[in-house]
Amino acid sequence: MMNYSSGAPHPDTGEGEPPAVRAQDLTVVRGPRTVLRDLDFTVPRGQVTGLLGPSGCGKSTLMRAIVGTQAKVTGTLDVLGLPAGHPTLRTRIGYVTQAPSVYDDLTVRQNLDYFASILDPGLPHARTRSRGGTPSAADRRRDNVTRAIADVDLTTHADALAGNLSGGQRNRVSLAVALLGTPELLVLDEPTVGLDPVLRRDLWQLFHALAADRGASLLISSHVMDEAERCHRLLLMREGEILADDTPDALRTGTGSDTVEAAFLHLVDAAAAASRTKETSR
Ligand SMILES: Nc1ncnc2c1ncn2[C@@H]1O[C@H](COP(=O)(O)OP(=O)(O)OP(=O)(O)O)[C@@H](O)[C@H]1O
Repeated sequence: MMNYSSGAPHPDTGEGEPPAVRAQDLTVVRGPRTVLRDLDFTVPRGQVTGLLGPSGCGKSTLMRAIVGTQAKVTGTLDVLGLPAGHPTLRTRIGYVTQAPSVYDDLTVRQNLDYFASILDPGLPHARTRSRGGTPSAADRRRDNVTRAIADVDLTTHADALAGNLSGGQRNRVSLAVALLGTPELLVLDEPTVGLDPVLRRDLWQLFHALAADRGASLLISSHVMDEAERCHRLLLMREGEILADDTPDALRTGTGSDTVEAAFLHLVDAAAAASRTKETSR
């Protein structure tokens, strides 16, 4: 299958800090199937990269490999310059799965407090702000929790039980947990599924603000092609392979398409034609 590129320089091909993610010959086997095959790509720092492709193409598997929770991964997969799964990456990556991982019998704030205390346990006796103005662990945690709840627009629901929230609100509690440690890389698996258009717009604004203001790198999966238009860069996947790794503009221009969706379909057809030609020439 072709791996489309406009030939425009990739933002991470220069010198300096390593990209957020770099994969070479990345292959993942699940059960009897090779789910990802020989992937080569990079995810740049400080940008929003969309991981787009139809259901079942391997997006979640790729994300699991990046955060280090996927077995049977071969090839090279470096994250923030370290091998995926390296213990020091745990606090540097925020990961939100498709299934919200929150405790239903705790309030939003209690959920966040719980995860904050795991991330930043501090010292048991350091409960008050020190005289020098350096925040104690408890102050830091409270500030981080309040900020993360505000980031996902749940301040008015901070004291509601998570079990009483809607599906979209519970997703946002999971996202708030991922934002607690101000991670350098955020890996978000379909974070906008089930959200209304206003919330979807607000979340995309938050994603861009995280990249622009905090320098975070974001890898966001979706199978909704209009979300592709909101990304700085795109990885377009199909059947376990990367069809394209480029900017939305370059994809549209390079394929003579008006939308990323049309560009994707163009690339799918081109790949199918190339594989038919290969078959008949055997
Ligand atoms: N535990 C498993 N064992 C074997 N195969 C699996 C397992 N989980 C997923 N797969 C297969 O791996 C492939 C990729 O699945 P994955 O969940 O990564 O796709 P996806 O693109 O994230 O799909 P969706 O958008 O529907 O979430 C699918 O064909 C799926 O059937």
